[in-house]
Amino acid sequence: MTANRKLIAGNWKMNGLKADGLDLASDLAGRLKGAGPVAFDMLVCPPFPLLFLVGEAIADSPLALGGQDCAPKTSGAHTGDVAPTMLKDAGCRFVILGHSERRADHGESDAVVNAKAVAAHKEGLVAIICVGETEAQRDTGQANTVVSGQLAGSIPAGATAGNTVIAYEPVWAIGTGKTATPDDVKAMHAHIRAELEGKIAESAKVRILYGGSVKPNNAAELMVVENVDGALVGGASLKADDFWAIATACR
Ligand SMILES: O=C(CO)COP(=O)(O)O
Repeated sequence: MTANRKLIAGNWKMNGLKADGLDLASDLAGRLKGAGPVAFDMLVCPPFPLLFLVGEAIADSPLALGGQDCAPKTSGAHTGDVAPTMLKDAGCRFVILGHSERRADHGESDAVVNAKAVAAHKEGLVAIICVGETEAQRDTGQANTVVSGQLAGSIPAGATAGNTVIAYEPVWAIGTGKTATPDDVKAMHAHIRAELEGKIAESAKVRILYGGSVKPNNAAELMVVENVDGALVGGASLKADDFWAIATACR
């Protein structure tokens, strides 16, 4: 099987004001432009208020822009929501959906994530659909079943290798400094790959990212694991040096 091109995605979460957000994105865009051919695609997902500014700052670089969520509708009376059309307008090509923090903080179900992915696809956005088990679920041997259920419920009809990316983010590894071992990651990514077969055409080409305490010191060992097609990075994506070190660990 030919390896998929890696995607290194930075999820800034609820971090970053105008000045530091612009500095971070411009710094990364500059490094990417100056680097020549690289073995990865790079993406930053800033908070909504920074999207237009960051989008303008990186417009002439290969650095891609994404949102951290979107509404399942195109427009209308939905106070506080942001439509996929608006993300597109700001220069986004990607949107993260169903992050465990959204599932926990906002009660997002698989059905909601599915509807959001449909809306995102309609606008031509690539949906990065997040799945992952809690520590209790892993400890009781339910990790595979939980992830299978999330995939079955969250991936919409019409998903393709071109418009959908899966991010496996074990909840217990997010922001905790605990990382899944390469063996755990290998097993879960193989499980996800098998689950995608039959659900998505050309399933081998769907990029499956790992997320959860990815840092410069563990990126190299994680990025060589079979079926790991990149990383979804939280904390370490807020420092240009760290995020760049993670990306350049890809071969
Ligand atoms: O949730 C994550 C990315 O979406 C991972 O966050 P950390 O890299 O901070 O663990």
